[in-house]
Amino acid sequence: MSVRQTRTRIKICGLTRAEDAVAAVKAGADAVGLVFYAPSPRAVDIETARAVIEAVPAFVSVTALFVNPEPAEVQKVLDSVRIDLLQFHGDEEDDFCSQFKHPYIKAIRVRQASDVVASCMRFPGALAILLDSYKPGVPGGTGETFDWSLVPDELPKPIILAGGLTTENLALGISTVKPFAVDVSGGVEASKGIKDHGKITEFVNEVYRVDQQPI
Ligand SMILES: O=C(O)c1ccccc1NCC(=O)[C@H](O)[C@H](O)COP(=O)(O)O
Repeated sequence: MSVRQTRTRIKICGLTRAEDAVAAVKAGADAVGLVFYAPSPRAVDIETARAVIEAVPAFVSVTALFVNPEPAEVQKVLDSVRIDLLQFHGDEEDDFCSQFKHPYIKAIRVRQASDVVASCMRFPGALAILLDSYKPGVPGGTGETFDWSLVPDELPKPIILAGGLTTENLALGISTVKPFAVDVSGGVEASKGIKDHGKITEFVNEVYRVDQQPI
């Protein structure tokens, strides 16, 4: 019997409270995400981010998420708090994302298979490509899945699967896409920006369970 060779990494996104970061770390999350996009109900300012990040120890990555930001906005966050990874979730191009000389992830909202392959080529500087659901007028955090069959098997960049993941659909998502990592926000919440600690633990444990299944 063969099982997955690498553990599926886990990012819990849209944190607004230090206690939710403590719960995510305790459950075993590999990364936490902070949303610096003001229209989001999960948006944080720098002082809130600072309080959340103080609860995140070494070896757990802090991701700062932006949507078509002004460069100065990104630089101010980088200069103010510990950010391990930038995540660009808008229409940014590789040169924009790379200008900060900081590791970054590029999010793509998937409508067709060619979106995925093209994105891996368009963002040579990206550490990974985050595949999210497309919903007109909603840049992210939709709570909806996309058609996972659109994701080709072999891609030149590590893939982070996002968009409507829950403990209930996780096994199918991982077995279909075989991502390097999974990303969840709404699926582990009590309300927008307020995480449900039990749901976080159940989500992480389900990833562990799926990873142990024969492939
Ligand atoms: O989470 C948001 O509110 C958000 C708003 C605008 C751009 C991106 C946003 N989130 C980005 C993420 O990485 C989410 O975790 C991802 O979209 C999945 O969200 P969900 O479908 O709720 O699990």
